[in-house]
Amino acid sequence: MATVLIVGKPNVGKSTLFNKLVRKKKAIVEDEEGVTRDPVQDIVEWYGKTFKLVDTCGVFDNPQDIISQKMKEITLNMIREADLVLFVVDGKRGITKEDESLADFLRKSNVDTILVANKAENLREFEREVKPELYSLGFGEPIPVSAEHNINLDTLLETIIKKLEEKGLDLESKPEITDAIKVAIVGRPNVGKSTLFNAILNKERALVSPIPGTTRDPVDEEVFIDGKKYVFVDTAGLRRRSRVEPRTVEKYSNYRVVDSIEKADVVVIVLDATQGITRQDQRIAGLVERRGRASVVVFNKWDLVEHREKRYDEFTKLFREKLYFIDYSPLIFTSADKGWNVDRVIDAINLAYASYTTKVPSSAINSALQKVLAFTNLPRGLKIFFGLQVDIKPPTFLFFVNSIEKIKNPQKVFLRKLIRDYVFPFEGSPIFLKFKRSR
Ligand SMILES: Nc1nc2c(ncn2[C@@H]2O[C@H](COP(=O)(O)OP(=O)(O)OP(=O)(O)O)[C@@H](O)[C@H]2O)c(=O)[nH]1
Ligand SMILES: Nc1nc2c(ncn2[C@@H]2O[C@H](COP(=O)(O)OP(=O)(O)OP(=O)(O)O)[C@@H](O)[C@H]2O)c(=O)[nH]1
Repeated sequence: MATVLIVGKPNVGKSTLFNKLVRKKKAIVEDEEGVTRDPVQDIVEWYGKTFKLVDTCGVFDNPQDIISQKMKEITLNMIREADLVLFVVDGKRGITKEDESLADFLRKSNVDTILVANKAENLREFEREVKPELYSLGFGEPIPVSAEHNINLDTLLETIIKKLEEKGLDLESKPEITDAIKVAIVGRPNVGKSTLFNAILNKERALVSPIPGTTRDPVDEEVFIDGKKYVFVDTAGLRRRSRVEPRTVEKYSNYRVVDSIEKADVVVIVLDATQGITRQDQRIAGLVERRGRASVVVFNKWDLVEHREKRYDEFTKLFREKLYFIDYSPLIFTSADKGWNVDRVIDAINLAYASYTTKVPSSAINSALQKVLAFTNLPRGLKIFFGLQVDIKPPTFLFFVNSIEKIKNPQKVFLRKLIRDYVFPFEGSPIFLKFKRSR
């Protein structure tokens, strides 16, 4: 989807403009259940054309910051992901040094830019007082608007769409509205969680922004990878690693791990390949399974394993034995340190999340049920009539049976396998089962 980025110094009315443009559509998303609206990124629809609008939410607040290398990377990444920039200036007060340095920055990054003069509700005054000096920014004719008073926003939208179409972008496609994928990275001390987290962030296309309000020591962080949004939860501990400081015992407490798991959709369970799978690893994996979260299992420090080329099977077997209760998880061998297979971890997170949110039709479950029951011996007297998926996150199935007491663990194992083998594999996701008595 075409992406338009709003850029401007503080207080020129970026958020107001963002909200007004986004609110122009409504219908397509608003009545969709479970769609959480995002304050910094949303879809704009205008007469059947759609594009994604992204607010920079304070990234450019402090011009001083743009100079710092880290901020430069972030802003450049954001700009690289954008097809068009709306450069917003104050149409009432005119331009300042800050606008000039932003203009400079935008020009150097070679991004297509529309100059928007906001707060121009008094159009005459704007034309006379402010407009002439705006040409010096080097973006040609400014478009005067008033976000607050809804003036000229249609013209702005038409100009945006015209520019995007001139670039050959397809604006007809329906937006995919996806929530951020919430990811937790967990594991015993020293297995390489922080190193893995940093390796993910170091991907060329990763763009990090702290969740507003937690700038100092971000607990959760938003990361865009290939335009997709992830929230890594509880990253403060992972961040702190880079400084050399003794960690407190508290950090490893049960509470902390449970808390991160609870906040996540997908949990990346990191193991130290040089140490196999310990009781503590099993305990953590058990928590993930019981809380019904999707999971990805990572054997890290693969670079330290001797004769590793010949040992994939051995480690896979170990995983299936010791973590059998989450054996649906994708298994990845990484060296976070050397950056091996970090891409695969990201792919696996995507896969697990897709499974976690998949809903299959009842017809598929019941034809599988019929097929398999034809050659299965259920415990005496047990009848399974019908099944349907009643929820996602995790996928939850309800089966109507004649006797709930007769459903024991083997029957649950049987039904889960039936679903995975005959309906949908749900790779990376647990499957929850519910039963109801029926005649
Ligand atoms: N007169 C006038 N005021 C406006 C207009 N649009 C926004 N404002 C006001 O300008 C102020 C700043 O608006 P915001 O939308 O918060 O500006 P921003 O650029 O997002 O600011 P930061 O979040 O600080 O970067 C608010 O008091 C708005 O009410 C407009 O079209 N005309
Ligand atoms: N050789 C090798 N070393 C690694 C790898 N990943 C991490 N390490 C090293 O292992 C040590 C621990 O890594 P961290 O990333 O701090 O581990 P952690 O799980 O975040 O540790 P805690 O914060 O104590 O929970 C560091 O010295 C890393 O450099 C890897 O893939 N290969």
